[in-house]
Amino acid sequence: MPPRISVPSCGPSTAIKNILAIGSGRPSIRSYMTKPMEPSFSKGAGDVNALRDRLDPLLSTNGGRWALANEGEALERTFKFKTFAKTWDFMTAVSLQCKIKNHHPEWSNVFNTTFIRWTTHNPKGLSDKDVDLAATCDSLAKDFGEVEEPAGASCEMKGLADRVAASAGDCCTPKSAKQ
Ligand SMILES: C[C@H](O)[C@H](O)[C@H]1CNC2=NC(N)=NC(=O)C2=N1
Repeated sequence: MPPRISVPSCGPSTAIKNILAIGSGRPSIRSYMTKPMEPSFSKGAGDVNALRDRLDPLLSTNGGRWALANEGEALERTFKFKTFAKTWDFMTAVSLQCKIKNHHPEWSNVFNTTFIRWTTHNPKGLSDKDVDLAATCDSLAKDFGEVEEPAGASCEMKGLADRVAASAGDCCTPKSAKQ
């Protein structure tokens, strides 16, 4: 199986940067043939093999719509709908699932596009809740009439979620551990 070129959705791709490195004496051919990112499951994620079986169909490398991010500790994807109202209804439906599962996304919304990142903050990594809620998002997106597949998450949408995640309060360290 030829190694896959990883092309991040934001900024110059690794492949371009390394091709530009040719002639600089740096090992470029081998370095741009990078192996795909592997999931990094959080401690206590249970049966990792079973979780991996539930995760794989969701990944864009297997025909799904989600991409691994943050060194495999997160799943992220963009959703687009016909109107702001449908987008908001979708986010409302997702938020109800968050309440039920007690698990919160890192997400951003501009008009009819919503970027969602699922990652577990404590313990850090990808958990069963992230995988299950990603699958739930796919199902809800169908219910609310998701439109064409946007070409990867835009830098702006990811950046918005990153800035909010960085400035948000600590949602996830149990109170007892904070004392
Ligand atoms: C105490 C409460 O169960 C925890 O804070 C939950 C809440 N929601 C959460 N959401 C996410 N994404 N990660 C967490 O670690 C997490 N922890």
